[in-house]
Amino acid sequence: MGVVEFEDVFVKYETYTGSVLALRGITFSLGEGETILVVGPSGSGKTTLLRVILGLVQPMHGTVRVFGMEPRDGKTGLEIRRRIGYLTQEGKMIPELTVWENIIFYAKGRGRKVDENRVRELARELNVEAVLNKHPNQLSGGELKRAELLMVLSDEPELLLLDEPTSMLDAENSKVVIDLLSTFKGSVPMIVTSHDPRLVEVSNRILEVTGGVVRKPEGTAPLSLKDGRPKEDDA
Ligand SMILES: Nc1ncnc2c1ncn2[C@@H]1O[C@H](COP(=O)(O)OP(=O)(O)OP(=O)(O)O)[C@@H](O)[C@H]1O
Repeated sequence: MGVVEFEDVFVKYETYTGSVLALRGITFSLGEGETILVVGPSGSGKTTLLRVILGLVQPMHGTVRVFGMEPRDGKTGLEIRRRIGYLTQEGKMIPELTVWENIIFYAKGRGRKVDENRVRELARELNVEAVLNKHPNQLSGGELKRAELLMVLSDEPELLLLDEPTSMLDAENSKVVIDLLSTFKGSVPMIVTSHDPRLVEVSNRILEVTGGVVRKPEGTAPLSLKDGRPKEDDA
């Protein structure tokens, strides 16, 4: 059994101007200790795929299992979210709290504990030790991104969903993040969405999503990217 299993998943959003079919028959599974890099153009359904795993969006068709459970009802969704570290594109720190207070509050809300020494070690590795006592609005975009990642990693989640973890970061800090994520590779399963080809380093497989569809069948996804796109000879 995979940590995450999708079988023919369709997602439709209803809007005032009509409906959008964001996922159209997605099938894949994420095994223990595996990292999948999800690539694809803007609007292709990458974030939606993460939100389905979290139970924040319900499929109109198909089956989803996360840790063997279906994230359908509220209680199961909560249990699943408690076990997942989710890095959002927009961030979720509370402005009135410092970074450190956010980390404690976040873990408490999930009924999980924080090992202070471990958090300080991660903060050092992410180069954000100096901002722990600052408020989110006192940080640069890159510092905030790394602080958000620190919060998500701080209570030792069983699955990581990272939406664009290197966006807003310069080359040096992208490397800091990629090096840190490499240390989790193999021990914590991850799904990472990105346009950044350097994230291939932390992934075992690539899922290319285009218009809500996986471009290549599961198992044959290319393992390398060139200019953010799969290499031609792999495609
Ligand atoms: N809450 C929503 N209501 C209506 N439509 C939505 C909603 N969220 C996403 N969509 C639409 O669903 C499609 C997939 O969006 P999604 O955010 O999953 O794409 P993405 O691949 O993550 O994009 P990006 O790379 O820009 O973050 C897009 O057409 C988007 O406009």
